[in-house]
Amino acid sequence: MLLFGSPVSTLPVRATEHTLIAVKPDGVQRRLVGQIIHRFEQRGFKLVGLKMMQASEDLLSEHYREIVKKPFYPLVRAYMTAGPVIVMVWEGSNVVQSSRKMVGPTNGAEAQAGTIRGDFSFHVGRNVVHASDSTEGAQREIGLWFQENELLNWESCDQDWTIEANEDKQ
Ligand SMILES: Nc1ncnc2c1ncn2[C@@H]1O[C@@H]2COP(=O)(O)O[C@H]2[C@H]1O
Repeated sequence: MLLFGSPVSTLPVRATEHTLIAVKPDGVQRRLVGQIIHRFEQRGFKLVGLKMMQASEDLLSEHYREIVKKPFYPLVRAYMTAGPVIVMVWEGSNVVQSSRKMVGPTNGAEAQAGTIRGDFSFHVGRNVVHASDSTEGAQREIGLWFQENELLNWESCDQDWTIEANEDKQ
């Protein structure tokens, strides 16, 4: 059955944007990994990279280069090295901004119910998840956490049902 009447005859043009999402050590310890992945999957974004790792202090000081001199940074470093993290790269149209909205503001106490932080956290120092804040930031962070050969370019069978083929013509 063809839901939209006629088949797509040309190769669809798809916007490819990527973002880095990390489940922080508290999210791993609290067994929230599955629920967090589920939210990005059900939104329709495509997972192109995923691994569990123990973050090193060097990697973190690069990742957090904007806050490395802040007085609270030693707490961030201790938190982020206290256990394994899950790092992921998600692909999709506008995925950076959409993910930030799904994650919610830094401080879970200010996050709306329905966001990841609003549902799973209430303290700024245990905010469960990281999401890149810009497309440039995402590129930089993906380069820090992943090797090129750890990211897979694959065709998902639901692509025609999550993104309109000719979105560039609108
Ligand atoms: N007072 C604070 N202000 C901002 N960030 C903080 C503070 N204390 C801890 N953090 C952490 O620093 C992190 C910076 O990146 P995130 O936005 O992912 O999440 C932030 C918090 O986990």
